[in-house]
Amino acid sequence: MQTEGLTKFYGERRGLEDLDLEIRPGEVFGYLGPNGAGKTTTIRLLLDIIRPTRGRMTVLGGNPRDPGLRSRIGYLPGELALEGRERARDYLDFLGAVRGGVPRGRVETLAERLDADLSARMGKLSKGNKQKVGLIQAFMHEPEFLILDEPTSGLDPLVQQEFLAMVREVRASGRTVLMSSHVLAEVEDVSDRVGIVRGGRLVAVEDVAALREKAVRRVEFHFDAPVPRGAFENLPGVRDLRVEGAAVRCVIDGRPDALVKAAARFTVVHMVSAEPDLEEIFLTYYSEEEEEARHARAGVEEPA
Ligand SMILES: Nc1ncnc2c1ncn2[C@@H]1O[C@H](COP(=O)(O)OP(=O)(O)OP(=O)(O)O)[C@@H](O)[C@H]1O
Repeated sequence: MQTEGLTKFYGERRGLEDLDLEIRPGEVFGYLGPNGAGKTTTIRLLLDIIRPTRGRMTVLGGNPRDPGLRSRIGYLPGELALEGRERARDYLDFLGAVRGGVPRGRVETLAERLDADLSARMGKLSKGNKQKVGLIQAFMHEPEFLILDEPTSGLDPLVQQEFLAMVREVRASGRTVLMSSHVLAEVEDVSDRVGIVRGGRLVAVEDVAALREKAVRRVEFHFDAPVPRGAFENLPGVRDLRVEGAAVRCVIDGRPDALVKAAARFTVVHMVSAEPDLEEIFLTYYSEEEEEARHARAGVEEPA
């Protein structure tokens, strides 16, 4: 999937502007941004539910307007409208038939994995069960490209884990996933890359591995005897250093290599490393963007 200058205005209102994005075959791409960032707009454009103001895109190598593409894509909308007296199982059977036949066993297996109740009438499904039915219909025809708008919303933690396992299986079979979220933690474990969108603009695209490397970690070393502060000063990537007797505490930006090598010269009895706080980095992107916007506005207001 590729977009170039993809732009959507709703009248005067910016939905998405100048999106240049490539999602590579076989990757899981996490599409992140706060409410109103433009995630749903992007997804609807890719599915030809809405049409761009300008810009170009290809999906699975083709034009989103090609009706033949639809059956090769699995789509979970952000707001699922599942109504009526029909039972969930009958609805899924119907959709399966429309998509050229889906073995019933596959629907049942997915329902079991997600612990979904398919016997309930659609209009009576709980929010969580609606989301599960939405996921089943997105996965059941084993599409080449899964586009999932906020897939984890309304799922309890165990079901979320199962869903993430399903996403990993899709990747293992060489298929592609785009999933949106406003919480990094929900997508970071399965995503190869994440794109961060805000105010209708793509702010950053990052490898999750690179993001982790950039992440801030708090580290503590405890030694069998007091250590000299000098041994830990001015190490690359180390800040907020505190040396108190036999304990060294600091924050690492990026690789812990230099610190580990410095510590290795003494006898380490205990070590603590807190999980990297990716959410902190994620928020940095947001605030940088705000900062830039403020500067841009200030620039405009400056007298000539
Ligand atoms: N049909 C519409 N008419 C007018 N404005 C719209 C419409 N749909 C979206 N917008 C506006 O476009 C911007 C992007 O919205 P979009 O729904 O794509 O964001 P989102 O990132 O998906 O957010 P959310 O997490 O809330 O769904 C917002 O300012 C929104 O108000």
